[in-house]
Amino acid sequence: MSNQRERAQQRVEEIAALPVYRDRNLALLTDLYQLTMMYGHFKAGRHEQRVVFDLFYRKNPCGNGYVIAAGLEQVVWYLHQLQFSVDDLAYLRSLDMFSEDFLEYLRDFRFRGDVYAVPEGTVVFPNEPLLRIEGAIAEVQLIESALLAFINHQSLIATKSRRIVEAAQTNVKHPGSAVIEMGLRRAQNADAAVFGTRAAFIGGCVATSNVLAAKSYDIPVAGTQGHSWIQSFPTELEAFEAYRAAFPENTVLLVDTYDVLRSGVPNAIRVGLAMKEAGQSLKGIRIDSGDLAYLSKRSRQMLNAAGLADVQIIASSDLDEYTIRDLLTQGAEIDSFGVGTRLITSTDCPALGCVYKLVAQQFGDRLEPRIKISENPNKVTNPGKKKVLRLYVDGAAVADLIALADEQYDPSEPLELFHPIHTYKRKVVQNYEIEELLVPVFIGGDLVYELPSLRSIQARVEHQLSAFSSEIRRHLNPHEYHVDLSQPLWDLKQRLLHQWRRSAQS
Ligand SMILES: Nc1ncnc2c1ncn2[C@@H]1O[C@H](COP(=O)(O)OP(=O)(O)OP(=O)(O)O)[C@@H](O)[C@H]1O
Ligand SMILES: O=P(O)(O)OC[C@H]1O[C@H](OP(=O)(O)OP(=O)(O)O)[C@H](O)[C@@H]1O
Ligand SMILES: O=C(O)c1cccnc1
Repeated sequence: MSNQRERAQQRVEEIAALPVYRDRNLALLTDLYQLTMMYGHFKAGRHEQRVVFDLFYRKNPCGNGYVIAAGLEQVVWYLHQLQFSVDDLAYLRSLDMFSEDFLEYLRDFRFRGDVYAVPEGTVVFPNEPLLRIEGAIAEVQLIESALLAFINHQSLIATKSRRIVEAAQTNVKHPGSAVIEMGLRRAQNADAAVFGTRAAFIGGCVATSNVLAAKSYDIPVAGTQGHSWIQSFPTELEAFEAYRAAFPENTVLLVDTYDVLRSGVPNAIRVGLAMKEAGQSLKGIRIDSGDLAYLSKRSRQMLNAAGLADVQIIASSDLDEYTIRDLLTQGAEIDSFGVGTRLITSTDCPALGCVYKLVAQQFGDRLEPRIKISENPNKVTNPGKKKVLRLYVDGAAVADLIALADEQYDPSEPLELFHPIHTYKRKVVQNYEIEELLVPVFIGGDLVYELPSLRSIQARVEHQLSAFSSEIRRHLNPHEYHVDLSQPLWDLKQRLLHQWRRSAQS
């Protein structure tokens, strides 16, 4: 085994030991029709036929101009461990749908295909393959549903998180304004909370209240206190003092249980001054309801007037990128934001629509392109085994090119790009650099990709985004980034469309 494969293997074993993965078997996390299709292929003796599938989405979510790819770690873990247990096979037998020879085949089932994928944290666009999977049709078909679930969920939350974090970054009064993820209680259950927190960190959140996610992924953990803490003491002041006594180094006080300006902030000031006298410092207050702009401004004035200008103000209360921007345009005095529900569930855009399509199939020793035709021209697939090239000029991303896998480009030669629908729209790029977005992850079922740390994925997002113009990055009506088809791919697509038209007419 090469060093790289060894390191990749060691790393996936580390990941597999995390509480979110340990002792889990997800072989049956599939739609029944994947199993019935597998069975049909098996019975027809064609289950080993080699095919290529692409996983891609067609429309950016949340009105954004791009998606941040996430979820590959979960894909790698899943393919690495994929195996039917004795129990799984007994269940499938009990359905009375499958023959014993097929169940026997499932008993020895392992993923033996090739996977190429964009690394997590990559900025991606509609129609670009985020994963390309090649292997025996039965294997590649079984894994569709789980792969889509992992990539759709985490890419969506990473993208939503990025929007929220960028809204917070427009804070001119408090540059460096951070977002803390607090969504566990509102997530669509435990996996969505942990993997959602992971994705939120990829998008740029700085910390989380979710302890399991923090431990699993080495994310800074943070928190204040709930209203129940305050309510459980005879008075708000006693609650604040008790919290300070327990956490003198990290005292953040929740000030909205009774009345922010008449009770919460005055009591926090009492505690803050006492701490100052004792050589300690009150770290912050949290406002969780009411008019956050008005209350934060008034609180800031009161704290400053008391000589507590260093005490930070944290706001929470059903926040998202829109409310955060609006609060900041109202001059809110907020240092950081706690965001739960609308981040972890991506409330206003709750699903990303990645699909998984057959693009090539082996006949004899020839890999033949396959196309899916649709009434809707946007839904006609790009056929063939492909790669995605990002073209940079002077460090700026100028276009992506979806090309056939065996095409070669010489960046010292000018390259003419054209719009895949409005083909008269053309531009020539010169002196460009190429980044090939799809990297090998599994080859013949062997893991060859060393999973990166979450922090390096978060850093990749920053680095990737810095290559895109503000027009593409903006949140409202962003420019459409150029994603073009290479001439050979475009020609192939047209040829297949014409072939289909001729055969449909005859
Ligand atoms: N100044 C502001 N401008 C715009 N939106 C605001 C402002 N202040 C708060 N909001 C938002 O308005 C909504 C307020 O919701 P709502 O009135 O239901 O609850 P609340 O004030 O938090 O009270 P409670 O939590 O007790 O129900 C939240 O989404 C909050 O983020
Ligand atoms: O508003 P979100 O963006 O979803 O952020 C998380 C919310 O969860 C908590 O409220 P909750 O009323 O559940 O509990 P609490 O009594 O501890 O505030 C917290 O105070 C936030 O308001
Ligand atoms: O620590 C907090 O302030 C917190 C944690 C979870 C949900 N809401 C708030």
